[in-house]
Amino acid sequence: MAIENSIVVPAYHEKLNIKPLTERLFKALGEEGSAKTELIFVDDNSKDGSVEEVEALQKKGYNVKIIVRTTERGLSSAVLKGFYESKGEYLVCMDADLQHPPEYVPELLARLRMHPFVIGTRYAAGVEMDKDWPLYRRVISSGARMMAKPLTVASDPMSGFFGVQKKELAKAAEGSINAKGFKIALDFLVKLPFDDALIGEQPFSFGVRTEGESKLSSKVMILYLAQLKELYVYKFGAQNIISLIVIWSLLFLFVFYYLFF
Ligand SMILES: Nc1nc2c(ncn2[C@@H]2O[C@H](COP(=O)(O)OP(=O)(O)O[C@H]3O[C@H](CO)[C@@H](O)[C@H](O)[C@@H]3O)[C@@H](O)[C@H]2O)c(=O)[nH]1
Repeated sequence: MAIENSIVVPAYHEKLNIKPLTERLFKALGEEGSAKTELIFVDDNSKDGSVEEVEALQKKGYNVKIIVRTTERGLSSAVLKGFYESKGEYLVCMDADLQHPPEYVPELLARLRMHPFVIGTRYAAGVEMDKDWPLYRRVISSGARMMAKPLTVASDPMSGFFGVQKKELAKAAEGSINAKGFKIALDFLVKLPFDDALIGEQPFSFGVRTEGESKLSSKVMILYLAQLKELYVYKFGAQNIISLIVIWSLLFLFVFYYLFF
């Protein structure tokens, strides 16, 4: 059966999550879904045995592969690499750490057949919001989300769980997608030429990371601010003084919260 769906997972030092993610994903997809789905890990040369872990899963018959990059690092560029090397028309990005529970993937894929872009959202009725996150992490997340609000109608533009149709990706101008930092979905939301009204949303409850560590760092936060500035200028124009005032006021609030709470 031809591959229709490609699930791309940026992974850095995620050996312990690879097996449970693969098993849970293909179980959730069922026999028919699994036959038309490939799973691609994009790893930045982790020295923790991730490659061997994927090879063991291949031997068990799972359609899973691992792309190892040796000269580049970064979540967003890893996702782009996986998308460009994928076979499917329906592309999904999710974290390795099971915070994006694989059981939501079949529903997201179904929505992706009706929408050019589907964002996994934690801001929907009945969804439990990041209940295990420490306060500082929630503050950073809310501040970052607030700053992106004027850019998109999506309720959770910070989400790393999303799907996009490959034909939409092909419409992006060469080199226009920011491959730095963590927030590639936000770039797609602002720069891919589909109507906001066509964006689909997939509610999901954030899972808990039990293995490995988050790679969020102050460098990632700075890259996010640089990305926001670029997107504001892209969307509203460099002369739009109001957008610059908004972004710098929000930046001030963000730094203030981060430092004092
Ligand atoms: N290849 C590669 N993968 C990376 C890199 N940095 C992080 N990753 C992978 O990207 C995924 C997300 O990284 P985490 O470090 O687990 O992210 P987080 O801090 O928990 O952030 C989460 O919350 C955000 C929402 O606020 C999400 O945007 C983000 O995707 C993630 O879910 C994980 O699978 C991780 O291994 C990198 O440099 N290279």
